[in-house]
Amino acid sequence: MQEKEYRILVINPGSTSTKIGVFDNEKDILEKTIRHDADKINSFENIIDQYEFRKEMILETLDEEGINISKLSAVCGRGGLLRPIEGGTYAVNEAMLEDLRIGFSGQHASNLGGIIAFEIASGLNIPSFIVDPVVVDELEPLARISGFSLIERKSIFHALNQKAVARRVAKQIGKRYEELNLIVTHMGGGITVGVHKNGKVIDVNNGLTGDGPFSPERAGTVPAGDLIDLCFSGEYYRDEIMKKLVGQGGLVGYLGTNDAVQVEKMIADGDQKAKHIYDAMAYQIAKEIGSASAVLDGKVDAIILTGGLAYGKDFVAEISRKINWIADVIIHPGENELQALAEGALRVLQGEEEVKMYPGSVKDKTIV
Ligand SMILES: Nc1ncnc2c1ncn2[C@@H]1O[C@H](COP(=O)(O)OP(=O)(O)O)[C@@H](O)[C@H]1O
Ligand SMILES: CCCC(=O)OP(=O)(O)O
Repeated sequence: MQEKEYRILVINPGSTSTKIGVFDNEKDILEKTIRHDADKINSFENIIDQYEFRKEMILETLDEEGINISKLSAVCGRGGLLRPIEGGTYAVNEAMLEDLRIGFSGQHASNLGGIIAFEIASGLNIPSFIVDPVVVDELEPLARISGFSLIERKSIFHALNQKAVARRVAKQIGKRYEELNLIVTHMGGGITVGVHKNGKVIDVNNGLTGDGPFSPERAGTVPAGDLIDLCFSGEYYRDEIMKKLVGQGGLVGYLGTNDAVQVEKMIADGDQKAKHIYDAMAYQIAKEIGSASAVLDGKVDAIILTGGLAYGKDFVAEISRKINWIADVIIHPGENELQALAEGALRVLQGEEEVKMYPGSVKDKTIV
């Protein structure tokens, strides 16, 4: 019997771009990256205010590409800053929408993934899902200790791509993901370095407002005492400081752009400051990978470098030079997020996996 074909629209809002794809079962018939200028993105007060802008761009792009949305079977979005949950495919429900709208665990473009998926799907009377959201939490107890008893470390990272790329690499080297110790470094608008031990991400930097290397648009770890002094200097409102850390931090703060391609052009044109800052970003990433290798007692099967920045040959070479004594370095430029979203939705549509229901209710703040 012929397998039923599902046409799935997938939506991946990132901090510097919105990526969309249309899949007939596993086969991609469209993949498109819409890049957003840092000034445009920073002109919105809150993430939720970008809803119309991003949704319209998606619908316009689908129209231009000749995709008739009435033929879709499901819509799947990248999951955002919900409550910490296990990995898997979740149906978008009311509790999830409320948490995405308020940004239960913080503000990030991925909060729009589930919301836009739901809006498009409900107009067509088809289901909407999210897969492996950025709050997937598999941290070991030791990794949760921050050193400051009032604050616990959190797992906020590129869970979808880290897991998808780790699985792909495991296949390439002929092993199961669950058998390997991997360090997966996603380098996009945010940068996260995940310690994957036997199929679980047991430690990772919180790539949003937490810690780790600075990135195209985020500050990463900053000296805590100096930050507190700045917060109480009377010069800034809370939201201004937050924006300086996320959105206007990292490359944007130093060089005025979140676009690494532009930074590479500045360097090629002899801009010494751009070179210094770009080198510092590579240095901080290498340092984070070094500390991740200590979490695995040095027993690392491979280090994977992925995300948009992994297209930068000199950048990747500089990181690799510093860390290739630990283990083989595998470069996987870009990401597998669109494919991973489509496959997650498909597993549920084809009945291979049970859809998960998002727990929780915003009103009483309890998990049900
Ligand atoms: N060919 C390339 N060389 C170097 N950097 C690149 C290249 N293509 C994209 N990038 C950079 O990768 C970053 C975006 O990565 P991406 O994974 O797409 O981010 P996000 O999904 O967070 O928006 C940007 O700084 C972009 O300029
Ligand atoms: C919130 C962690 C995921 C992240 O940083 O994604 P982007 O790089 O797409 O902003």
